Amino acid sequence: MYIIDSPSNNAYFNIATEEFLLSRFPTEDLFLLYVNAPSIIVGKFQNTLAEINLDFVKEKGIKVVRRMSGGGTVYHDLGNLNFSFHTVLGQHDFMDFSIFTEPVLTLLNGLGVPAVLQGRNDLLVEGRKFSGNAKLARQGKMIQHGTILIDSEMEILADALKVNPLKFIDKATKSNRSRVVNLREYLPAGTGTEEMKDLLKEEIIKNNPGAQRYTLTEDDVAQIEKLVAEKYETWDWNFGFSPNYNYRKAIKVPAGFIEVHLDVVKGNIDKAKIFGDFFAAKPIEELEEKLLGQKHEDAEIKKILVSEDLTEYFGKVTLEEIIQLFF
Ligand SMILES: Nc1ncnc2c1ncn2[C@@H]1O[C@H](COP(=O)(O)OC(=O)CCCC[C@@H]2CCSS2)[C@@H](O)[C@H]1O
Repeated sequence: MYIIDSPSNNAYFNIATEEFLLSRFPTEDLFLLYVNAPSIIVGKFQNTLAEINLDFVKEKGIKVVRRMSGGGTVYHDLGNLNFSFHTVLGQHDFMDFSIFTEPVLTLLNGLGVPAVLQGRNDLLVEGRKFSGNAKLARQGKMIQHGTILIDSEMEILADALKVNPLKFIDKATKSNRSRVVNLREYLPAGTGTEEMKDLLKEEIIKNNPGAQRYTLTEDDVAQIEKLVAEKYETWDWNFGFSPNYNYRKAIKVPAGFIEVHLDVVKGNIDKAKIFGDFFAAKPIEELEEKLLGQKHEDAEIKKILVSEDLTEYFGKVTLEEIIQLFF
């Protein structure tokens, strides 16, 4: 078994590393550890826009990354440690999460933290969640990975994941929102993500006597960076890959009430309808037409809106108000 400590705090890089290790790396048994700078990691089958607070995320420069495993959306920052087990498929019951959460629980219990596995894939302490876990299988291999909240910014976590559930209608996987907790409240003073990383490595070495440390080579890093550029930092993967959805939102402006309905297919607007009791000098169908085939993405929608005299459609409105209508 190889133990790999990621050299990067970049979420695009670390999520790409998981795919690289699964698809292009010869060794099957691996234990990877990484810590990401502020980021939101969305499950493979989720509707990204429905899971994140877009305005807040943009304002704070939080990265949004879709991962390969299923499940819900989590927030990462430098106070959250991620661990990832890679192995061949078929050695364990794929539905059972407990095999790979066991070392974490043993370590924490040994430190006096009353942590337990609850349900299928959450680790809790006194009823509050500090670890979410997910899995994936591909090409005869599997990954099970999880988070460990140690000292994260809980207010930012909550704000970044705060959404209006009424805007989207879709069949995407929904997140299971829970009460969360930082382990800092329970750990001996001075135990941060770095210390926890070392303790976890020791625990893994104890259980796997042949385990060796492996440092990603320049060639590994180059391949990972290629995956980042081609996939993990693209809008097409992080947002456009979302299952098709219907979007609706209404706003009240001085000119009246405006409501938009969109059908979004593979990230692109397939149908657009705008209703309301506003005064329109120009038929609203002209604006609807211009939206068709465009990405449901802020820069793209903004480009269309700035090229129009919006007051001709809506009466007294601002560009900002109309942009708000679309997200
Ligand atoms: N970092 C972190 N750790 C634990 N729980 C979290 C975290 N961030 C948010 N949450 C809570 O979990 C729910 C979502 O729970 P839900 O069960 O829907 O999703 C998960 O747990 C997915 C875990 C994915 C783990 C991967 C491992 C490496 S890359 S990401 C969210 O609404 C919050 O209430």
